[in-house]
Amino acid sequence: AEKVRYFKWNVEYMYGTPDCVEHAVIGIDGQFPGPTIRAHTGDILHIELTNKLSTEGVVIHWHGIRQFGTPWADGTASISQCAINPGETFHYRFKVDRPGTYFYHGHYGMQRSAGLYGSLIVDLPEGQKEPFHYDGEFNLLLSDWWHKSAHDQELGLSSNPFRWIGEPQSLLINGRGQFNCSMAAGFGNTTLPQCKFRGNEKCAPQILHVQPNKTYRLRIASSTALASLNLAIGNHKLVVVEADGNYVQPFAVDDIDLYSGESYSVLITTDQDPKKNYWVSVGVRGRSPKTPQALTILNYQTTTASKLPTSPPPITPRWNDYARSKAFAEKVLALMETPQPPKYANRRVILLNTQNKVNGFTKWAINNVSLALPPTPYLGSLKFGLKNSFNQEIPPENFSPEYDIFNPPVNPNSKTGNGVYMFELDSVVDVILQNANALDANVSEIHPWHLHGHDFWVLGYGDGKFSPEDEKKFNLKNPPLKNTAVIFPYGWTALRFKADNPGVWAFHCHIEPHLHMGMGVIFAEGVQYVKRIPKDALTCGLTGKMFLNNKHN
Ligand SMILES: O=C1O[C@H]([C@@H](O)CO)C(O)=C1O
Repeated sequence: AEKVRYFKWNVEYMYGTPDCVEHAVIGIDGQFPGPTIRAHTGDILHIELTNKLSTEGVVIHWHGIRQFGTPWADGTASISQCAINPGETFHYRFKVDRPGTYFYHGHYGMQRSAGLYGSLIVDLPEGQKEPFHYDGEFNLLLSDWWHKSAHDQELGLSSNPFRWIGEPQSLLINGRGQFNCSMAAGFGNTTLPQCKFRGNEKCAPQILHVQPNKTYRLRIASSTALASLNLAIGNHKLVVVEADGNYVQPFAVDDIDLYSGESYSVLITTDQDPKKNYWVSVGVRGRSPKTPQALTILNYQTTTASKLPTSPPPITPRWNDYARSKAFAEKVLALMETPQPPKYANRRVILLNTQNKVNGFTKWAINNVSLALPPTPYLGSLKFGLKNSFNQEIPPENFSPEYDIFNPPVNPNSKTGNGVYMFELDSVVDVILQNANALDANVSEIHPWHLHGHDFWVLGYGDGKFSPEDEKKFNLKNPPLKNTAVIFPYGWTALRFKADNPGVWAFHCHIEPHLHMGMGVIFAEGVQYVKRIPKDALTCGLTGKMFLNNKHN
């Protein structure tokens, strides 16, 4: 039977000490990170969300949940709904139709960076078993943390001259990090003093207590604003079994890469010396790291939890060893029963990612258009045919074949825009994400792209400029189904998805400052079939005015 799980949440600023330094954080009902939601496949989640931030709007996106039939509950400001005003309440009501490791986070301004996130775990329907065995599980939500407020970060990004947010001060595991001290001070690679926790401090690491000779499932998700991460556990192999809510062909590794917006489940077997403890380490990859590793301890309960491991924490692989990153990404393949992609696509969209200038402001652009979100949510604009609420010009499907992806743009000037890529309902779409050089010479960055409302098959990764010949190398046999996939520096990534979910969906770089700088596009399909959009989702902009006029008619 369909079960409704009901939550009544207040979103508010509060003082916290995420990395032992006091700072304002966005919490939910006094908790940071927000409460973990745990549900069964097929349940309805009903979150009655009240905005207690006194001077700013809020929305929450349920990352990885496809929102079939409820596109207004996707939680994207200006896209699926109006931001919820201070004091107002919005009801998110949607079905979780697939088991997996997910999370939720703010999707307005830089509120993810301010700490608005939490875990969302969906279990199999009652009585069903996973295709792998485990005796216990842990849930690790990873994030990055700045001592500069999200508002200050946003101001810097929107200023001329541009001020970049810089690298995070700390990495957090379940909202806990240590800025002033190190868990591994005795091991040489830090000048910080040893952390001395009694255990009840809000920034003390959450110790993972295990029994010897058991198997544990670690559910790991990254809601970082910026950092690409690598997680390792000393002396223990990680067997990857799930990615972004889909089962994968199990494979064993010493460490996993995790880009913002991704989630993985890994199995570990506690088959090491039970008289010792082991490090769990999380470090930065993909950008020159200036942030210490996040650390916690895997504690065999046959020994005391306060005993430090005997060897140093695992070393995070070199940040720019992209060959290694690609090798990991290419190991992620679908488990046998996963649906295969359609053999052909009806349409191919090629999206060039460039860093640009718009009137002197630093931006990111897709095919030379930097996304500027309109005040009226697209879902309402398209449903009610409000043609003045955004730019009706169809955004470009491609870029000039002469564009040199290996060098800074010859003409860095770009424009803002907010047009929509419209897909025929149920058509098959290929997206080729093409990376390029940024504004500075010899710089091309990692960008993890996240699609709302769908999973996509990752058909392949390639170096350099995509050519139609590369299509022959697409993996149509066992490509993984994911909702987030990375483009490597100077490379391309090919994705395929079925536009089978009526609604309007964001597709964007999951690095929050990059989205803020325009690195995203809007996809829409079958909006005429969307029925009964709650008015509360659209009481702003031109839809708000429309409701007012209708009332007086
Ligand atoms: O968007 C970005 O801006 C900076 C840099 O390119 C300019 O300061 C950076 O590292 C980004 O990822």
